[in-house]
Amino acid sequence: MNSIIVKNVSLKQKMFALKNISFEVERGTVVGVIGRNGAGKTTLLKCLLNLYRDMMGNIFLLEQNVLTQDAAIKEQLGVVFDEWHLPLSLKPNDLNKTYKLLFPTWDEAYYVQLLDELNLPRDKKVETYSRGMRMLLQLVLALSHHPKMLLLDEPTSGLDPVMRQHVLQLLSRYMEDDTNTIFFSSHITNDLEVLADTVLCLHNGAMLFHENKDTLLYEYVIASSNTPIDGAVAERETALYTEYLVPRSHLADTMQHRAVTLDDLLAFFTEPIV
Ligand SMILES: Nc1ncnc2c1ncn2[C@@H]1O[C@H](COP(=O)(O)OP(=O)(O)OP(=O)(O)O)[C@@H](O)[C@H]1O
Repeated sequence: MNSIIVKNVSLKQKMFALKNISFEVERGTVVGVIGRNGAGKTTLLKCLLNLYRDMMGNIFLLEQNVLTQDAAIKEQLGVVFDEWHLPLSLKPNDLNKTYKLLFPTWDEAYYVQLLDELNLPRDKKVETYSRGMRMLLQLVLALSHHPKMLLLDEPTSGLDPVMRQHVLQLLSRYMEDDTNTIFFSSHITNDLEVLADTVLCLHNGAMLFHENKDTLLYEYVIASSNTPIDGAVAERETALYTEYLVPRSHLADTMQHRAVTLDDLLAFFTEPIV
């Protein structure tokens, strides 16, 4: 069953456009969204949240149309933006009272447990929190009403490596319920390599691919050579030699090669071919 269906979504803004995006995400999976700065990751996430009046196309979340069932969907979503959007004068204790009114499924005990687990003080104003702590607080708020889907815009940015591990563990724990879904954009592709089942790549507002992560990382290798390689799908210059993105099926026994990473794929597919 699909928990996200995006059909022919386009959006025209003054300086930017999302171009005819279509993809589907199976319930119980994590989709990692990659793309260079300005590729449209946040814009696509805002489309899922039905934040643009002039969006063309159709989006279904949890089998409901975002255009007509906005409120019902939002009760089942947990969202983390890349910046803190609420008043900085609030304390987690104040947010508890507000969220209790907003979400019938708000779980105060779980909220307090997560705050304590992540060492987030409950009675301090958010303005005293660091950027990383604000990100963690957003995630705790997103998780504490037990949503069926998380939409996360760079949730690990600004976190130290230990905190990032905590967040990845929290997200893994959330995915133990195989009816949950995560849509997760990140520049820290290592996090996506750990967590994502599928990878969606955006470039200049268009979708380049949405593929199973393991297939992607298996399907290609990086070979280095001073002479062109038959079957290579892309190439880039390094200081010493040329690197080629080669389908594993075209790999010769004698070819020097290494495993591909999501960073490699992003660079190969979004840099102009030399
Ligand atoms: N508030 C805004 N007003 C005008 N243009 C905007 C605004 N926010 C984003 N844009 C433009 O929309 C385009 C897509 O931005 P978006 O934030 O979706 O990209 P992104 O992939 O999330 O980027 P990043 O990785 O840098 O966060 C960019 O070219 C940006 O210039």
